[in-house]
Amino acid sequence: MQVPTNTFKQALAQQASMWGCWAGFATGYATEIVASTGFDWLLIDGEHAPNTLPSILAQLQAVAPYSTAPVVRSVNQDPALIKQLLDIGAQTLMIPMVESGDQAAALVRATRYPPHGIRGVGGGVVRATRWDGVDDYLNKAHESLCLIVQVESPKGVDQVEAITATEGVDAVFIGPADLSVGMGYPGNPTHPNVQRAIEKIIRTAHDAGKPVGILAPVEGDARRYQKLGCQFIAVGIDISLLRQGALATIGRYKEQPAERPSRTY
Ligand SMILES: O=C(O)C(=O)C[C@H](O)[C@@H](O)CO
Repeated sequence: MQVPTNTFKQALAQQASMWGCWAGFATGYATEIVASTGFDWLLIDGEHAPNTLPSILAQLQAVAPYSTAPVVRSVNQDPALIKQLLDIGAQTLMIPMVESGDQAAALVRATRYPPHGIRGVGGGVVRATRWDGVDDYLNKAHESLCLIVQVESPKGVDQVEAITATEGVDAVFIGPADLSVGMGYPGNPTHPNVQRAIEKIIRTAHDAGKPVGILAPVEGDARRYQKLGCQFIAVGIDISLLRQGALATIGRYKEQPAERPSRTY
């Protein structure tokens, strides 16, 4: 068998616009529901959702029959964790808080076998190789892997040229919540200074030929970022969708104090 096609990477290369959903419930059951609804991609959040390696694996297995492409976000930049995520079959990784070209290069190495990197060989023990059923996985794996680095801090914005120029970085994802907090505007990603930083990231990534994604659950923000050239935008968060739906439903029957609208996600 061949290495499974990474449809997310393929769509990026075709410059297709992709709408995504954050999956934060950390269960295969909930993430499968998201995958069944038509989003082009979904983010299995290993950074902030209560995920473990087995729960991420269960979600990858649950969404495999659907056309929604899974992206897995790691909690940190540890190459040992990256190895495990790749071994369970994650093909597209999002890595938080990348702040230098050196960090970006180290992440690329973590995804590559020697001599191009430091990834250890899982061989027949791991799902990535379909337990050794994939032909020539060791030489072909990198073709199907997609590395997304998050730029979401003032330092990352300063270093965005070096980060986006790094060979092997496939795409950049902007974290507006962390960026706005880091810049001193907590809960206000639409502050003009934050927006200027976001535009700088988009421009610089495009100059380097790298596609850009962003989280934008507010529709007006998502449409604006699309016009600015963002190619993959997470326009929903499953947890928020449930909560908003629940509030709206109970609100039709009981009077409750209105909640302050939030952009902090
Ligand atoms: O900084 C951001 O924005 C992100 O990276 C997303 C957040 O981690 C999170 O708030 C998504 O719910």
